[in-house]
Amino acid sequence: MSSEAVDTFDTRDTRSATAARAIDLVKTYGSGDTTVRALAGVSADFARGEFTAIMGPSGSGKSTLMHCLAGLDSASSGSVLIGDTELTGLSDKLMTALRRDRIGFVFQAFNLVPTLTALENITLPLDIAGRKPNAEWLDTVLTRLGLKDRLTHRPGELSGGQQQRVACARALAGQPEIIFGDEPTGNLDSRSSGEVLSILRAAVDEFGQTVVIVTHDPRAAAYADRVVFLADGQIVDELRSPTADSVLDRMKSLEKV
Ligand SMILES: Nc1ncnc2c1ncn2[C@@H]1O[C@H](COP(=O)(O)OP(=O)(O)OP(=O)(O)O)[C@@H](O)[C@H]1O
Repeated sequence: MSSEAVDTFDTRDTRSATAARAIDLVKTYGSGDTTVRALAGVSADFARGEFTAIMGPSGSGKSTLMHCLAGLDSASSGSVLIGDTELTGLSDKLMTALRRDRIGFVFQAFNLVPTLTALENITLPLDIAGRKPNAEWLDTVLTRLGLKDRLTHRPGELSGGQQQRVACARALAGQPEIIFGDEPTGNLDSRSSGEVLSILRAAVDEFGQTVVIVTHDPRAAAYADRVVFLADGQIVDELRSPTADSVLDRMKSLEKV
């Protein structure tokens, strides 16, 4: 393989109906008496063009699962596939290219570059990849997220909610196959939350992208097609076509177990 081939990732694979798949994922932290089993054998499929919310009590392994799925952390055993690409064993360069070209991230710590403007932050991943954003889609994202009059501001000049929306726009701009959000509305008021969730919904409905988010909020989960419930590092339940009430009921019944 030529060195050029090693750092490109043009196998954007849309054949598989599954956008992401976890197979018997185990993740332990520490060793001996202090071992924590964050994931205790999680297997789950995330269908292409579907919006999934992951819920569960604090410490149940939600963020760990999300980080393993997104290639930001490696599992102790088991495997993760993005499309048909198995992440285990990918070289660092290929993993970087896969994250850059095929995955979007919206995490609570926004990871914006402080010296760049909002717009520069939003287009940074595309600029690095040498790609141009779809102008119409970018305009839609910026308008729906209410960012058009904030584009020349630097992150330090934006509120927490505005920074979160910039991070969301950055994840959406390149229309990646799959978008992972770890509490993407965690710091937002209800109006901004609604804007972020609606645009994630639109990414699925209008562009066939796949969205997976972690949330504690039943109202946020109600935007999803499916809710997966984790407890003690295992998937314990699943709900299709959720409403805020049905999610709340299911959470209450899980707490009683
Ligand atoms: N780097 C780490 N080192 C040691 N233990 C960790 C580490 N990261 C997570 N854990 C432990 O793994 C378990 C699962 O953590 P995780 O953050 O995935 O849970 P979570 O469901 O996302 O929780 P929350 O809702 O509170 O964010 C917890 O017991 C946590 O303390």
